[in-house]
Amino acid sequence: MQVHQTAIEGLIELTPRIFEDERGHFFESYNKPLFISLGLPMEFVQDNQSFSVKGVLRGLHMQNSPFAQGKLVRVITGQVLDIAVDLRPDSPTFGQYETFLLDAKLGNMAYIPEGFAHGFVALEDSVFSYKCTNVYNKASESGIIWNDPDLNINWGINDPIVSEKDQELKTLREVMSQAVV
Ligand SMILES: Cc1cn([C@H]2C[C@H](O)[C@@H](COP(=O)(O)OP(=O)(O)O[C@H]3O[C@@H](C)C(=O)[C@@H](O)[C@H]3O)O2)c(=O)[nH]c1=O
Repeated sequence: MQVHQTAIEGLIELTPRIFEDERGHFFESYNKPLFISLGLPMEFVQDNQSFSVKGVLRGLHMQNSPFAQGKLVRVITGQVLDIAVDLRPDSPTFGQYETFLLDAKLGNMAYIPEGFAHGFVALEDSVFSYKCTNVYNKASESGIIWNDPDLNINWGINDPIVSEKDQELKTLREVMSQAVV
């Protein structure tokens, strides 16, 4: 497994070794001892899978404490542009984001720690799969609008398909001003 630490502390890309033979291929998609050796959380309690047609954008999502989630994300078929925004209040990279081109053919994954808003856009019809360190809790759901003018994320696509719920998300500025009041 190749491990790439991004410019944002704790945000990591993992690329597995793929073994190919006449039957097809094999790779390890999760290895607990490796996570322990990297100092990453290794206890995942929920696995999720979604399918998105090309052009769908999901995000930017997070859950608030005490239901904050770390996520190990990857694509099973297709390709997505995955985005993680650092919203950890004490982080020197607060408000910065990282982009991952997740591709089923590479099997590459991103580990997104607690305290990040996360989203992706499907560049092809894609099955997205992820492990979470905490369970789903509707009341703890939070998020930031995908086209937040301050974050100014380059999604690489015009007019994505966005759910009504996600279209109603607030900007980071609005969320932060509400938190202060
Ligand atoms: C996320 C989630 C949703 N649901 C339900 C709620 C809803 O009726 C339906 C669809 O939910 P959503 O529209 O929120 O699904 P989706 O937009 O795919 O939400 C996901 O987006 C990506 C970007 C993330 O980072 C994830 O953590 C998660 O928030 O599934 C669960 O039952 N359990 C879950 O863990």
